[in-house]
Amino acid sequence: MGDQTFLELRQVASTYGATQVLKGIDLTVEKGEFVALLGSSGCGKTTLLRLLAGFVAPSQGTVQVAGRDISRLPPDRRGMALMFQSYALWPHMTVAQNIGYGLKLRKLPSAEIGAKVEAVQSLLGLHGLGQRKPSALSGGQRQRVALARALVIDPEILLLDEPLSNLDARIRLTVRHELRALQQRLGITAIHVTHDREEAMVMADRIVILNGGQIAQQGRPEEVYNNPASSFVAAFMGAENLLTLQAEVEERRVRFASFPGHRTLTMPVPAHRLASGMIEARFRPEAAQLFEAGSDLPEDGGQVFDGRVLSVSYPGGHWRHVIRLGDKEVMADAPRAFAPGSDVVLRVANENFFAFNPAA
Ligand SMILES: Nc1ncnc2c1ncn2[C@@H]1O[C@H](COP(=O)(O)OP(=O)(O)OP(=O)(O)O)[C@@H](O)[C@H]1O
Repeated sequence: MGDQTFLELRQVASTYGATQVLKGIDLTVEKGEFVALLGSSGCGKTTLLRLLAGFVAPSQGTVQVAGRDISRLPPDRRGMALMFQSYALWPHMTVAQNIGYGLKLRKLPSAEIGAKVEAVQSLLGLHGLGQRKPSALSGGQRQRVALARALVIDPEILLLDEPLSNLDARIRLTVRHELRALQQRLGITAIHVTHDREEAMVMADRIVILNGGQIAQQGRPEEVYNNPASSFVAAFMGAENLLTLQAEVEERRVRFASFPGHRTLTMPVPAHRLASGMIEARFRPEAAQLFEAGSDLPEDGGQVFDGRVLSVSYPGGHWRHVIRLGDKEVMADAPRAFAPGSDVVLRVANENFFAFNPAA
């Protein structure tokens, strides 16, 4: 990063009364980068965004843009635009008036406001809708008006607070791509808050996962997905199947103590630190392979368990099974259905079997 750094947070903390919501956040963002802040409810995502926008002051630490400390600047002098989940369009104003509102507050001449509003309307495919009221628009169009209102002030940084969560699932998929394409075309730096993993994965250059007001991990979507740094991140990235195993960590191998039905008792040590003792092993339903009991398995290693099918359903594209392994239940996907009650063998490749010591 280094020279490219545009936005930089150093040791940023934030408190509401006695509650510390953000704890020592260090984050650098490059110009033109799209960063998604991902985390479960209450982890501090919105607080971090509001702090960047200037609505919340840090209790500690600094925020810099292009090398300048903006920690104490008011919101309207930060070159940032914030777009909310609820679009908060003025119902009594037309589309054009809504879009131009920020420029009017900045006391721009009305001819200039008109030209800028016109330009951003055509950029966002809102041409011809300028005189309508928000109530006469579809959800997707309203969302674009809110985006137009954010972009018309030429922000250097666009802050997005779950802007797509009020849209229905189909429109949301289209708008994701539109928003990403526009952000890339304009070269605008964007920070996007979401709790939707897939949305973060498809839109962002980099994902920052927050947990309890701290950064749990950050990296390109595929890095975080394939190499989660902790059990929390693995679970958050979809590896929700959890087995608790006892293991001895040797120089090159992890040696598992026996777990009912677990046939493979070793795996190579992972790249991250792992200590002997209790291990949380996580894997995704789609990382599991199912075989009929007694069938020959591929000879390429991986973790192999004997299990029994408890139920099967068809969510689309594959069959999803609930499988009993020892005293645990896990989910496993397969291209065909295995009947409830049948004995199966479940295999997970070692690289998809994420092992961690439980968080202290
Ligand atoms: N004005 C406030 N006063 C006191 N506590 C607050 C205030 N705003 C937020 N909090 C608390 O701070 C924590 C973080 O809130 P924040 O809104 O940043 O979370 P979030 O990650 O955006 O969650 P969500 O996904 O549910 O919006 C929560 O525990 C919340 O209850």
